[in-house]
Amino acid sequence: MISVQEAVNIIQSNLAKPEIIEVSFKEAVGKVLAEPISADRDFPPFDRVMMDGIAINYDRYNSGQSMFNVEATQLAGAPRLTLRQADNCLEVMTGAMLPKGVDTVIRYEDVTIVGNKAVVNDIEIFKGQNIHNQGQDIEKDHIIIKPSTLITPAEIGVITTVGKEKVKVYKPLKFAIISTGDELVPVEDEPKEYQIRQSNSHVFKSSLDQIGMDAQVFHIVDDKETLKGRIKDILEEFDALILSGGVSKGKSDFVPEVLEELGVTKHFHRVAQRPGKPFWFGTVKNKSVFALPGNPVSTFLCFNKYILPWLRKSYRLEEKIQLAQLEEDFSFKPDLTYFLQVKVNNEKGMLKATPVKGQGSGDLANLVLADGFIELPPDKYDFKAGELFPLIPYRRLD
Ligand SMILES: Nc1nc2c(c(=O)[nH]1)N[C@H]1C(S)=C(S)[C@@H](COP(=O)(O)OP(=O)(O)OC[C@H]3O[C@@H](n4cnc5c(N)ncnc54)[C@H](O)[C@@H]3O)O[C@H]1N2
Ligand code: MOO
Ligand SMILES: [Mg+2]
Repeated sequence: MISVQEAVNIIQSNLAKPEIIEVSFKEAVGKVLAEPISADRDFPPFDRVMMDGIAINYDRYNSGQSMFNVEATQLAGAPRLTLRQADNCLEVMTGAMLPKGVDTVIRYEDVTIVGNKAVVNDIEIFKGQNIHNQGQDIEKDHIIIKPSTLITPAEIGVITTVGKEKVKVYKPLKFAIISTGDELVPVEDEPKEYQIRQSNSHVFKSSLDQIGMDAQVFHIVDDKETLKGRIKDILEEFDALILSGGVSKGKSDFVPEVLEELGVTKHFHRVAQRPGKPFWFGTVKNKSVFALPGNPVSTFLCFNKYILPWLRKSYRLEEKIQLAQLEEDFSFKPDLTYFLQVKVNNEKGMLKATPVKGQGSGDLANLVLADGFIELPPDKYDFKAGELFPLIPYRRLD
């Protein structure tokens, strides 16, 4: 049996290598950028008027002039005008180019316009006010978004502004999600008394959908030959496999032997942890095969602790480790890493973790009461309120 850290290291030394593809910016949200995005021109591309009002020559104002004749109007989306006479002004609109010959914009609220004449109210005016200067935000050719950034709507703003109709992204991996077990029936069925509805696959599928992966769900009964035949075909077609169930010591737990017979190299079976001890991991032709223990909490923990970080690392995304402070004393005797379910409260930036005791790894209802797991190391029995531990959150913590 290996430690949690050894399991993490083994999994992360077998990263997936997603291909680079080009997609329309319309399909890019949720994908990971595979090229730098740089400014095709200055940001902003011209001296941009920031307020609707008038534009003047500040020196005139400074030398005592407060009334200006309006020469013309500079609209947004129109070519740049030039002030003909230095003691006149132009009306200017937000988003327009600052006309030539003017250097200061005064809001309509701060002037009184009667007919063709604008009089500046008795307020303080600063040279260059209300102008967003060309290149002030970012200069042409400067890299604005680095590769390996997760594309969110904020990145779409930049991608479209610089005219990238198509962007290079890492292709989503094709996951096969395989549940095993004769006791499992589809969600829409009424289970007999010895059956339950299948849930693990839907948990994986919805998690993977959320992060833009391509996932297909399969169910296979507890028959060794059937398992072998179906998994053989699935291995051909998919980039990564996540199985649940059938990895422990039961009479129908065929998954590890079937995988090995199909040529999947076993890297480990069993990790010194609770829940999720019977976790099995192997690879074949650079495809990772995660065979997770069937109990819903074990499966959920393994997915969040091992698979999501492996995926983020495969996509070269940064991994942030968060620590949470235990709110109550807690004891766990066995010599295993214990993943304790916790409710997390953010108190002025400090994450406080209160244990949510459930009925063990079959108690999936308890998952909805908690926000994550904290990782309690195996070398201690007693964990004290106030101590900090790594947090594996599965919800957004606001
Ligand atoms: N003699 C031993 N028995 C068990 C051990 C052990 O060390 N020695 N380990 C226990 C631990 S820990 C776990 S976890 C489970 C793991 O079992 P399997 O991976 O073999 O999973 P199954 O036997 O197929 O199912 C376990 C449990 O989970 C339910 N399940 C399975 N798949 C799903 C699914 N897709 N959706 C919802 N629920 C699912 C299944 O009905 C079982 O109740 O083994 C212990 N036994
Ligand atoms: O992994 Mo098992 O979940 O400890 O029941
Ligand atoms: Mg079993």
